[in-house]
Amino acid sequence: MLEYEKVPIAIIGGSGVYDPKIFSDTKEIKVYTPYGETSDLITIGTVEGKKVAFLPRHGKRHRIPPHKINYRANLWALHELGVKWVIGVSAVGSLRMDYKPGDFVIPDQFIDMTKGRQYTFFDGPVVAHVSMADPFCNHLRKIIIDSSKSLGIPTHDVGTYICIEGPRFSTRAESRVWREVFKADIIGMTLVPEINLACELQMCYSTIGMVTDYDVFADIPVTAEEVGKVMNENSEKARKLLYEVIKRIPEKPEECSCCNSLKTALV
Ligand SMILES: CSC[C@H]1O[C@H](OP(=O)(O)O)[C@H](O)[C@@H]1O
Ligand SMILES: Nc1ncnc2[nH]cnc12
Repeated sequence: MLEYEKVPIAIIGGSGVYDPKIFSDTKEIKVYTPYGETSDLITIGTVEGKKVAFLPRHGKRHRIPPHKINYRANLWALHELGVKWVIGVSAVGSLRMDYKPGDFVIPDQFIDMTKGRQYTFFDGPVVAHVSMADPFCNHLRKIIIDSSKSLGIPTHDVGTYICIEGPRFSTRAESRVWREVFKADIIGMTLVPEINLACELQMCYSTIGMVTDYDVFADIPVTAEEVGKVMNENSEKARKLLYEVIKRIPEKPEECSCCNSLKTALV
């Protein structure tokens, strides 16, 4: 088995976040996994003296759509590097007027409407049912929320992220169901199964949701072009936030339920 340099923190960059501009002393590495290729090479670098890994979820040139991402390879590779903290960065649509384009949302719940992804590392004969009652790491969420507020970024502390299969956007009727029946706050296509796979590997996972649009409930429905434009305008804010978050992540994480997710999960 190959031995990799240990890295405690990872960033998975989403739409518009394809490179780790805040890192110094970078190198790119390939990590081999039993699940095949990761979305791209992983960049390892240093921020405030801490080793950090960066992986662009859709690849550097955004060539992998949400339903084709090899989530298992991505999470396995980060685990191989010894990653404990995973910060996902995502463009999200808003399903409510007060979560505005340009705002950041740190979700605390999700609803899974995806249809056909590889959801688990436990395909048998070992069977595990991890708890998803509180899917996001509360320690990491708090660090992100505090950091974001300290930088003056308009930040919403809670939100339910509904994950659709994509790659198409929702119909107006679907969007109405997500808002009025499911009471979801934000929408995207990539949180699941990234979050449950992180949990199966007992890693602490949290997401920075960057609101890019009002989905299709506003007069002018969302387009990929609009998402890209807003992400470009906001990527500097995201970088500043990531820098601050990494600065605040403790060297020795407190034990939390994420670290023990398999204790009660195995059949
Ligand atoms: C480019 S628009 C739709 C695309 O953006 C989001 O991706 P990510 O979560 O990786 O930022 C959304 O989930 C879709 O995949
Ligand atoms: N409205 C939307 N629906 C799904 N994914 C998105 N990503 C960004 N905006 C989105």
